[in-house]
Amino acid sequence: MAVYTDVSDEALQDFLADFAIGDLVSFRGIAEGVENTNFQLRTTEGDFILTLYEKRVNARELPWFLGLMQHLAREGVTCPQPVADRRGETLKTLAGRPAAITTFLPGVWPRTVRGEHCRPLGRALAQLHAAGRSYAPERANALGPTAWAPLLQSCAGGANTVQPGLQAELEQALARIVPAWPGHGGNPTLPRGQIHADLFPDNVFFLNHGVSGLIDFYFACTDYLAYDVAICLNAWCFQPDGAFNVTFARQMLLGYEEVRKLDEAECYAMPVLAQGAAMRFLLTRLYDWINTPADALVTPKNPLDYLKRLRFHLATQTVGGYGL
Ligand SMILES: Nc1ncnc2c1ncn2[C@@H]1O[C@H](COP(=O)(O)OP(=O)(O)O)[C@@H](O)[C@H]1O
Ligand SMILES: N[C@@H](CCOP(=O)(O)O)C(=O)O
Repeated sequence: MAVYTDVSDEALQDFLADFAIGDLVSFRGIAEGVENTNFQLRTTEGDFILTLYEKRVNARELPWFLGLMQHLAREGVTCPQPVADRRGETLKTLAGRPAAITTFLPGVWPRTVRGEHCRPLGRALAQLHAAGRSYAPERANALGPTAWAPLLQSCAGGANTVQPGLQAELEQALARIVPAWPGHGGNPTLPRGQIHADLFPDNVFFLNHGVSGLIDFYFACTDYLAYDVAICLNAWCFQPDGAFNVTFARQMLLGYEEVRKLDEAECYAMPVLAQGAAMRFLLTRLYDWINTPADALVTPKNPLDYLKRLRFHLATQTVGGYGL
């Protein structure tokens, strides 16, 4: 459950008085997600999401995220839209945290990923990339390759308690991944644009066998488009027993290529991008696993799921290993 910040009835009533969205009917904390505090808000006008932004979101960057969501919606990507208060402001403060109300999206995210989800997912990812092309402001990826060594260092006291030898294994993997990263040293760079950077199953809603909307843009940034594909290979294409499902991967890549072809350099780089993506999620999960207080109202995600994925990608030589 991710409710880091409590909101009193009184504070909520004061906050909602600024908005013209009807009278409050119900209000409940959402037991999913690990990053921000989310509440589902029902008023006489309909359903909304109230988000209080927590540790990994820099308040100064919120206008970039909200602006991206507005831009993507104008370009035809269904995603939550910030709701403005009576003065036209979308970014506010509640219970001492930056906060915003956004529209509620219908649909459900797949608790169990099936092959039939993967092609529409790939298409939706490429559509997002196409729609983001005309959003000019850039945001550097705060969790890109230069962040990984310091993040691992910050876990140094705890990594080996999660699994003996983990610290050294990750240091060795980093020493291989970072020098091979596109754009590093003399390595060729790749097409860049606005990426979601966290398009996990719980951030993709489906209705009637198609993608009905995308949520949770608070890791979005300007980075290699193919890195977003690599994140999805990690998040969607491994089975609960840890095995890679090449059919899921192929479907996802084929769906992506229906909208945007991966070029030769992107295909060549896919294994290292997938290694980096596994490393990035392993490290934030490891950090949270070590640093989340036992009484926190959040269920940290298991970092070791991503160790298995990292090992798989380190053993993968070409994009053919992903079914393309
Ligand atoms: N706009 C939305 N419409 C409907 N449900 C949403 C919306 N935003 C969030 N949710 C619900 O809240 C959950 C957590 O949201 P998420 O943005 O993933 O949290 P976090 O910021 O912690 O990653 C989602 O899995 C979904 O069930
Ligand atoms: N997707 C990340 C964690 C952040 O995602 P959330 O949307 O579940 O809050 C992971 O799986 O490590």
